[in-house]
Amino acid sequence: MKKITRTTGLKGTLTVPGDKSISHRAIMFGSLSEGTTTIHGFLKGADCLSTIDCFRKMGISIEEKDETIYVHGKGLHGLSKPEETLDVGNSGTTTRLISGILAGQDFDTVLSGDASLNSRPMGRIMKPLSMMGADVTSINNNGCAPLSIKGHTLNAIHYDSPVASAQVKSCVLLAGLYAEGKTRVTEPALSRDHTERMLRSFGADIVSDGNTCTITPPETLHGQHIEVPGDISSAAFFIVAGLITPDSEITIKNVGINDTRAGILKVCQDMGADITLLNTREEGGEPVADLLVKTSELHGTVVGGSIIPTLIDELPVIALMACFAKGKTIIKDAHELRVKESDRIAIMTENLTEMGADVIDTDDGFIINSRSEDSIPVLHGAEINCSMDHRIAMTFAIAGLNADGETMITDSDCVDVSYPGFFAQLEALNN
Ligand SMILES: O=C(O)C1=C[C@@H](OP(=O)(O)O)[C@@H](O)[C@H](O)C1
Ligand SMILES: C=C(OP(=O)(O)O)C(=O)O
Repeated sequence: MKKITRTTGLKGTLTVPGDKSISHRAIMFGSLSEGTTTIHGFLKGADCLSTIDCFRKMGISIEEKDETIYVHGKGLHGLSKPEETLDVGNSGTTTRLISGILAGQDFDTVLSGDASLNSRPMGRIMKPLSMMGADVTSINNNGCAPLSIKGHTLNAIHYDSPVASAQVKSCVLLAGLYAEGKTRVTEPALSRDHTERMLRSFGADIVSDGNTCTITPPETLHGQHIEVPGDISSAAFFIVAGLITPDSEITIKNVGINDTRAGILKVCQDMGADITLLNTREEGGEPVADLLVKTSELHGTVVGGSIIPTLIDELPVIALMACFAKGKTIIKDAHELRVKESDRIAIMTENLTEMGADVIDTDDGFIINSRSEDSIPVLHGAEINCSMDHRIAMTFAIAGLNADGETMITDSDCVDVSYPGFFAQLEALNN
């Protein structure tokens, strides 16, 4: 449980932890490579530790020395059958990406996670994997994990995905490493492209053309050094904190600003935010910058269409930001928010309403009005039930800094899923 009270003047410089999506992939692709992969800036959040645990259980040696992770890969066919169920914890990324890898092995596995994970939809990967000839079943026959995956020979497909999801795309591409022929995925809008970028750097032949991506199975992958940039999804909480908390100025260093992830920066710009990108550079095949964020007078906007996959995990904190913007904000086309660690549309609406915000939930988003003429909403503290969802807990920590009275966040430890050290960094800026 954390207690948060109103503040002003957040000041300082911070570095957010490594990108979660990139950290997962570095462990996975390193495990499937010849030679050792070294990872600097790896996110030691619970989700990425679940990925490490799964690969260790399949015989991969993964060690940490002086803040560097060493993955001693055994090649595309070097994994061994785990003796027990693979525990994917709270991590959808681990579950969906690893399923593509496991479908092409010559052994059988069972994957299971926590209550939240085991209620998230897995039909979206079971369908394309079975089209490839894989044998993946939902043990409780409800389209969710636990999943039983029986290793099988796979055939290539062209999968037209109904959903813009990097987890689905990556699952199919990873199964494509083991399929006969070229595997192709088309998605309705471009989702994050870390799999394509990183697999290419490990030596895979991947061609991207608009929203279609094609993999030709390689003979081998080769271990690499991966520099993990700071996670923009974690930076998002401090971006919004800096913008809505009066008299603030925050520098967030080393943030990944890959176009397929940086939609929040476009939305902030549309809302009139004062954010300056400093020291823009490329590190480890990913664009990176330092962000200088200053308190701003924001106005409402419309967020929808193809930008949604580029800011999907940031939508809870964007919804909070909209409560502090003059006029109306509409967030639409974000039905995916309903199948994350929690139903993020329902839980955001419930908790923001509890704090006095003017929010209406729609099937695929929110309609948010600022409460007062001068756009300073009169939010008041409340007890926030975040349903063990890390992004909801962090969003309401930022809300609490801008609300009267006390905001109590129960189950606040769940922030460790993606951002261990979040509350300590927030406190440091608040002194
Ligand atoms: O591929 C990834 O690393 C992720 C993809 C997104 O999920 P979807 O693919 O379900 O949109 C995102 O929400 C998740 O936090 C990480
Ligand atoms: C949705 C998320 O992660 P995952 O799908 O990997 O559980 C998230 O981190 O917000």
